[in-house]
Amino acid sequence: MKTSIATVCIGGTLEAKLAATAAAGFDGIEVFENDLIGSDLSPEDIRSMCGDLGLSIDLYQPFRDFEGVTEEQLVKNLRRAERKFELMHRLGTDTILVCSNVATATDSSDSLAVDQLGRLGELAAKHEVKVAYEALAWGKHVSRFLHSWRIVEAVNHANVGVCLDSFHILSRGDDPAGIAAIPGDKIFFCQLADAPALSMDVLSWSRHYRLFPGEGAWDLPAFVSRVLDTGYAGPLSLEVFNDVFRQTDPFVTAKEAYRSLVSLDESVQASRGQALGSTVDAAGSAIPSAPASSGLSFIELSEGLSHETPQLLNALGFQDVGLHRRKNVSLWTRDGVNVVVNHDLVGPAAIASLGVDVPDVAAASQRAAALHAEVTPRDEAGDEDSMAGFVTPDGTKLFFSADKRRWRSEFPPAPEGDASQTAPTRFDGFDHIALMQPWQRADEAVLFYRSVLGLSGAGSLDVPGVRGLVQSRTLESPGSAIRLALNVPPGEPNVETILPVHFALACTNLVATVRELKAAGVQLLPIPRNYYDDLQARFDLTDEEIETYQSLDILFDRDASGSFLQAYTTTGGNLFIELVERQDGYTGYGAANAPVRMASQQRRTTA
Ligand SMILES: O=C(O)c1ccc(O)c(O)c1
Ligand SMILES: [Mg+2]
Repeated sequence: MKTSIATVCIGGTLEAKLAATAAAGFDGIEVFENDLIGSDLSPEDIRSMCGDLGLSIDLYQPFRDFEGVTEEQLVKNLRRAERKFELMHRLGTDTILVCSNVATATDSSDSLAVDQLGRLGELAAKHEVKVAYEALAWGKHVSRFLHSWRIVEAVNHANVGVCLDSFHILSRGDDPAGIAAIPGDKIFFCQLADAPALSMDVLSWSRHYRLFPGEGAWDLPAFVSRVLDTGYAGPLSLEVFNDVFRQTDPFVTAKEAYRSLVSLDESVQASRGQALGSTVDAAGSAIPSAPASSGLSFIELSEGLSHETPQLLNALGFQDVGLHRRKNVSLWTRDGVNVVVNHDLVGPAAIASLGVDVPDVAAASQRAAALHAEVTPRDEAGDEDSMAGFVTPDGTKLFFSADKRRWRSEFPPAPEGDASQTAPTRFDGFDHIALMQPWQRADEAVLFYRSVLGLSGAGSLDVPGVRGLVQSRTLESPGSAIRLALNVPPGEPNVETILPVHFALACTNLVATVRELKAAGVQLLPIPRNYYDDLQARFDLTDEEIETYQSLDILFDRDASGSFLQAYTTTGGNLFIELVERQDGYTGYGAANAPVRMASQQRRTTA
């Protein structure tokens, strides 16, 4: 796969864009006209700079509002095109993208567009360049890819082909299966973008909200597969207009972009079941597949401003087994569930890291590095477990480890045997970890967890909170050993807001567990009577069940996948812990209950 990216995707000066693109490992670029016009580099400078960086210039774009115009306008348009063809020679690129007319077309007939694009083809042939005609989703007369193909087919000129852009095709709801109608050698270019599922006008959606493949809601592997089926062998190029990415450090965005393409390539190969050779990184080395993780062997939290982390763990029956032999962190454990409390991390409670059990640390680490994950070394000495550490876009660290016993032995042994092994109140591991996302990095985080850890899912849900909608995207590993809920809080958090932090423990029997906790004097988040009246209206639960749940402050949900029970500790500082029981393979997260939980938490903080 030849990789390319439009300069419009990333921020900074043109020099910075080029340097960042090359550093990330791309093979080529699309020069976006505004980036060239606004640069003081000459086309020859740009060409030689790209040459030095090992980047090819695969496309010059866009050329706007060419076809369907009056003869007088066409003469002007051809003159304008000729200037651009000359410029392309100076740049050293042979393909120009011509988008369907959005403004100046006065005639909707295909025959006129065919005739005029044919004349452009003649001029292009004279200048030895190629024209890739792209249907913009908001084109005045041509807005669908099959329409652009019918025109190009009728033009029947060697120098005129189509450009397929996943955004324009998928945003209009067109079936990519239709691409099969186009011979591969008439597809002159292929642009890729993902997008969130939004209902808005296609122009705004395209100009502000495009995402890199793997970040949004679309099936890009299926799209690319259709394109490759035609025999297309040109670059797969990212064209992502996104306000946030353009305001981010170009080196960060370029790496994210590259990660999206490598991961896409991997999915395409998997979906085609073809041994096209395994996916390789920029240096040509094979990238190991996503680790088959058996789950989180620990999570690490800061202590919190007033020791709320140890207090809550204590309330839930975790034992403090003591300090690490060398570090100021202590291990709390119950039923084999491990939480490390870091006493050196100051400030509000936070989930600092996730310990990910993997079968092969070297392979998981090689994959993360190939996907440009930022390395963070673990503080290790002597014979301590050697973990590989990486920082995620939301700041949480991942530590890959293959042998729980090794790092466990760095802490004192548990003071007494694990008595609750078979008790009905046993914890069954972490159900999920909620990770608060800075909104600027949330899309990148989805791609990161999908690609580096091989998680899937990430359908987006807006959960009504007290201060607005929380955008929540959940991801899980195959077999659900790891579940993450990535939550973007509403609005711009102000400096005084300390966001709540939580994780959820899986229970084998939540009713028994909550009874045990209440008997031990643990306070759970109170749930109002109105909630239980509503529950009775929505589900056919018996009076007895409702009574039990109400007396224990347990929330309930049921959908086609199964039933779900959940309860929450009260919040200490900014930390609370959720307890859940999944019945019959329930796959959700009780989203319908989240507003009730948030309202109750809000009442307690303002009371
Ligand atoms: O938004 C636009 O104008 C625009 C320009 C060029 C493209 O390739 C495209 O997909 C959109
Ligand atoms: Mg495009």
